[in-house]
Amino acid sequence: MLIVTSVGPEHDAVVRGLNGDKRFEVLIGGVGPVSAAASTARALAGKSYELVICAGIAGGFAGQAEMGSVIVANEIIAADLGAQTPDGFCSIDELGFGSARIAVDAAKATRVTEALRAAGVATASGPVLTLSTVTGTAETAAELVNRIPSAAAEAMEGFGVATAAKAAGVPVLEIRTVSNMVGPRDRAAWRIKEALEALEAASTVLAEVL
Ligand SMILES: O=C(O)c1cccc(C(=O)CC[C@H]2O[C@@H](n3cnc4c(=O)[nH]cnc43)[C@H](O)[C@@H]2O)c1
Repeated sequence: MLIVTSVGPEHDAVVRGLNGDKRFEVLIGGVGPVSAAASTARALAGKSYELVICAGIAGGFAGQAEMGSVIVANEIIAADLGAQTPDGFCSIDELGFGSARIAVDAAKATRVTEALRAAGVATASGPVLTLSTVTGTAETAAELVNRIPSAAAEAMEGFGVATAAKAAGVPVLEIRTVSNMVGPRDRAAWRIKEALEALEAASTVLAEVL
């Protein structure tokens, strides 16, 4: 199994949580969907994997995700892939150029969610949005919620990792831990250390359940 993180601290947290389980390889794929897609595609071209997991920290949507909790994606959505129009955002699905949504391996996502909850870890399931730009205003957060009311979290890599996995015919999961709430930018309020600790704990459960 291949786990794709974006930066070193996420990689290190996942590796600590896996406790040396050799069934997993953990990659630093870079920040943003393009780097993540390229890194994942390169890894998948060199070796076959049974599952790809995008893992890292994320912003949580109020009412759907709590700080420090784990989000298991039930769908991966490229939320800024489309066109702005005078009538609002138009996704590539509506434009007729493909789809901004990629399905996860639903059975494995359910198994991981249930195992995390059984281990006492606060866990929610919902769509995880991929954006190239971190949301930093209440207006943008509200616009995203208006378009995708069940959105649980946003991050920057899931759709890139999932696109590469889909092209290689490999199932995908996205697992995130919440370091900040989506909304007005307040970097001082980000709880990265706590989110990385939650990522480590979630990775231990992953190794137990997969
Ligand atoms: O301080 C910033 O604004 C900032 C901009 C880009 C990247 C970061 C990171 O900390 C990189 C790690 C990783 O974090 C994910 N992440 C965490 N919270 C959010 C969010 O609210 N919206 C989108 N992405 C988020 C993302 O996947 C980065 O790769 C900090």
